[in-house]
Amino acid sequence: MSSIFLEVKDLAIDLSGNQVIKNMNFKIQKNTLTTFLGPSGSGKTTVLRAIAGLNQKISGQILLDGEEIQNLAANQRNIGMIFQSYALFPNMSVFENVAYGLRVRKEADTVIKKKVDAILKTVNLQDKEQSYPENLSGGQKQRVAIARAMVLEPKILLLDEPLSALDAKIRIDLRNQIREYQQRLGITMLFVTHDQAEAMAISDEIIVMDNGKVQQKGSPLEIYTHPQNLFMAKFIGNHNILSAEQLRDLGVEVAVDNESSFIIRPELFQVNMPKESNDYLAISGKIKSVSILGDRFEYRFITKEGLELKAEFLNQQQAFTKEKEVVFYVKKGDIKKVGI
Ligand SMILES: Nc1ncnc2c1ncn2[C@@H]1O[C@H](COP(=O)(O)OP(=O)(O)OP(=O)(O)O)[C@@H](O)[C@H]1O
Repeated sequence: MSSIFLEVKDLAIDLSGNQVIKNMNFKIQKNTLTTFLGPSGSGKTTVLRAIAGLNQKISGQILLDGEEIQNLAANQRNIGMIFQSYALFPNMSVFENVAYGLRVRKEADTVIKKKVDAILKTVNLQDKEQSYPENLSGGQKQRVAIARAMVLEPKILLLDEPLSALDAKIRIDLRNQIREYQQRLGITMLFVTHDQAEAMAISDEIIVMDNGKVQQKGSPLEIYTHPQNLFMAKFIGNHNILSAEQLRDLGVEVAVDNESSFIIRPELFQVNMPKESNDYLAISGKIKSVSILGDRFEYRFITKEGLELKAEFLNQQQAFTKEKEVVFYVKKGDIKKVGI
């Protein structure tokens, strides 16, 4: 059973007269991986630094494992932090880099040896313990940084864009490894990224931020399938966004108001006429462009009412060429209303 482990209440942060964080509230369960996802400048790093105790001044309350920590010094909080730049000591071996915090804590040599060996095995670097950082790849350096933080068994591990400096393939490998360590060792992690796919792939919960505020918090699937406002619909996925008036033009009876929009996920269109055709909206149009997204095709099409929409189909299904006249079907119940 999970339980609330980190709680942030009414957090507000002002940096050089700029209100960067505006009254944020959220809770995180123990032994889960939560991601802060948001555009550049939305305040992700600022919140992480506040939890770690690296901001000068904040208002609000931060509770970790039942204890108020906002007035504690950073080194009193028992929190680990990992940055994009690995911040390893260049003049120390891998073993000594990982052992560093344990030596500061004055642990016995035998304990240090045992703990460092075990954690290097976890990150699969046991054969590199005598190497120096300059002889490691980017991915290996970041695994040393992760091992160095994990060996201290912090209450929570904060990771600020830890994969940004790595190549695409290594990024994916390492994000999966981080998720595996988190689950295997039962660590509570808070992970900052601006990469949607990364957040979706590894998180138990995602907190989407914009402009210093939480826009939505939920599981990756909830965030993707039920964006709760227009910002979310634009930021997550590749939704078609329509006004009430545009939807009426397509033949759906909705009240026109200026407070709502409607979204249709491109992958929910169907090519063949469904059996229960009354439950579906048929949209006729002409293909404007075709993009291959690997496993899928994305078709942009212009409806006969003059709207441009996107539909996605797996590429083993029927392919359409530019200018082709088409009819695509979408279940009326899959057209979702979102507030502004
Ligand atoms: N020392 C500072 N003084 C004034 N404003 C600051 C300071 N540091 C950051 N900011 C502002 O605070 C806002 C949030 O910055 P923050 O670094 O937390 O965003 P972020 O979401 O982590 O962005 P990124 O993904 O680009 O790292 C930005 O608008 C930034 O310009």
